[in-house]
Amino acid sequence: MSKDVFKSGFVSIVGRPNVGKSTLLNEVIGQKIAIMSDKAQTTRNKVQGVYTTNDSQVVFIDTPGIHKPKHKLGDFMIKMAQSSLNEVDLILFVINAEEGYGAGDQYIIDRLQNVESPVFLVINKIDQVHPEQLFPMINFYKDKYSFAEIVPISALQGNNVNTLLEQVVDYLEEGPQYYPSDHVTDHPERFIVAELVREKVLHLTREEIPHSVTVVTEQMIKREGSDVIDIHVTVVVERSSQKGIIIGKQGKMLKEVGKRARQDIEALLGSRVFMEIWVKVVKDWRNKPSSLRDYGYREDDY
Ligand SMILES: Nc1nc2c(ncn2[C@@H]2O[C@H](COP(=O)(O)OP(=O)(O)OP(=O)(O)O)[C@@H](O)[C@H]2O)c(=O)[nH]1
Repeated sequence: MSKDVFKSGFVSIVGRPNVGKSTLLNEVIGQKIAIMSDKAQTTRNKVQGVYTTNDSQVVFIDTPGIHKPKHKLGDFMIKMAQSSLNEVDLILFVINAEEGYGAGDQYIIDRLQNVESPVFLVINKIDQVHPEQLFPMINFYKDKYSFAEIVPISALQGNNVNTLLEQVVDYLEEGPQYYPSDHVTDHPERFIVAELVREKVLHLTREEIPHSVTVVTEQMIKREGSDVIDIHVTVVVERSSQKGIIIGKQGKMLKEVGKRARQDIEALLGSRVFMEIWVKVVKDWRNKPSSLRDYGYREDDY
């Protein structure tokens, strides 16, 4: 394959508690998101981590609903979990090589039955078992579901994790780099900041603009030695004519958006804010449901 093809996609890691999902994610993304491991699964399709190389970007997103809930799951939630699974490009179903097949695994396999995206079975903690134990396990799982790939790894020791990543990228299609290379995860404030900017754009524009706009907070960094927070936001539109409208004559419209958003954001964060807003044209961003959601389009949230 030619090296100039950039591949990207959205991947969900599912599995019973304690199988090593967070360890795997941390191993893939690096130390920077270690604090994410104790976060509650409250947000739908939250970005857990972004893995970027020169020719690919894998966005790991959280898919609540697939993890067996403690309360009774209503039809609606099941449907939602199902649809969010269909919106990712690939699913990693992680199991613990040390543990036998359980009700939790069955629950997840049931949820995967109508999923069209490829599903990898990731057998984790292979450092704890004899290689010979793997073959019967693989055969057992092969009968349970038609996995696209079965990859044994040790997330803790990093064994075979690179191979897993290579295989993931193999399955992804050509696509854009959704996030800047230094973006490894989301903080809730990032979403709110983006929403505030989007709100101002909606207030100040008309007609076809509102539905064609999405906003991404690229960077939020506290300036060293001062109380200023530097924020870099990108407003994404579908066509260059829309870009022109949002920038306005001599940048007037964008200035106004920035001014109004900054006031709200300063109140939200309790800090002074220095904000840079860029406008970018991404053709067809609305056609990919997963990118849609990650760009902050919330109409279908539940
Ligand atoms: N020996 C061994 N232990 C591992 C491996 N991967 C994870 N662990 C350990 O398994 C435990 C659970 O790992 P987590 O990454 O927190 O598991 P999780 O699936 O994210 O758990 P939940 O957040 O509860 O869903 C931790 O003590 C890890 O150190 C591995 O490859 N080998």
